[in-house]
Amino acid sequence: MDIAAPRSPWRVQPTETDLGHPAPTPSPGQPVLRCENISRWFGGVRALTDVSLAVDQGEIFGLVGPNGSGKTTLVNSITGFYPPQQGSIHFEGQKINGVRPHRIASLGIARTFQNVALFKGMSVLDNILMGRHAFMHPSALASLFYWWWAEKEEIRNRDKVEEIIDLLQLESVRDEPVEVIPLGMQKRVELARALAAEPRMLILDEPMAGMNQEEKEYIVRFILDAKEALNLTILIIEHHMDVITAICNRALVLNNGSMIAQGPVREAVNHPAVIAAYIGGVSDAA
Ligand SMILES: Nc1ncnc2c1ncn2[C@@H]1O[C@H](COP(=O)(O)OP(=O)(O)OP(=O)(O)O)[C@@H](O)[C@H]1O
Repeated sequence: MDIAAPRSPWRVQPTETDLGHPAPTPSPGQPVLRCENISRWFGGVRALTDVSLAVDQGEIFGLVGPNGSGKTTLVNSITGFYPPQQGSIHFEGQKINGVRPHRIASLGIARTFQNVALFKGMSVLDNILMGRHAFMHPSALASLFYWWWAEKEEIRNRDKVEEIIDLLQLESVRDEPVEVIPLGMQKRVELARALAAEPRMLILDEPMAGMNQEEKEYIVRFILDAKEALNLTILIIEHHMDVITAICNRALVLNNGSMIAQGPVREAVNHPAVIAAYIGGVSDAA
């Protein structure tokens, strides 16, 4: 056994069988995520039709559209929850269609959910530690023989979580049960849990839903700080158009599961087809 570089039984390694060898990390400006002609339907409901996008390394890419236009379905396709029936998805050059969600997470894609999905009854700290689950898979036998390694891993997990708590300024609520803290903070804990997985790509599904103006400004600041500090590429679904135009480089607009505009963010959201789609629909421009 190589003592200098022991094989950790807890770290999930991408296998070569279905995913090929780990691809080199793309340089800035190169696509990290590429979706080509994605279609997904649920019975007779066509949620996505021929949707394509490419998210470049280091950019913030906005995904917008009226309610029911297919945004969450697209994110669920990328993250493996609802694999597309047609089309292909590549992350860092590797095809990830049909790969299960936990494997996709271990490849470097983390997400937050539209509705707060935290573990009630657990503290803020423990909820964030859950984000480290991909790094903690001890079997009983492995624990017995690798206890010293487990201890090292435990320290590393805790250190990483402390770093994230510091970055997102959650120190004051770290020991609180997560359900007693305000919604804005709960959303921040969700972001922290996603960051604890050390992703290279972060997918945020309406991170500002239900927030007041002050909370919105806070979370935007934290997202931008995290992106800088952790060198992230971000795909964000958001109904607040002021946020989308302020922080995104480019955007894709969906309507009824189809693409109606894509490009530099201001061009995309001001496209006549987008304005037409929003009339009488989403009015949350604040
Ligand atoms: N699990 C499912 N079963 C059946 N239909 C679904 C399912 N998930 C999504 N849909 C349908 O697919 C379409 C797209 O829904 P989706 O949630 O992706 O839209 P959205 O743009 O994220 O909407 P919102 O902004 O309201 O979250 C809708 O017609 C929705 O009812």
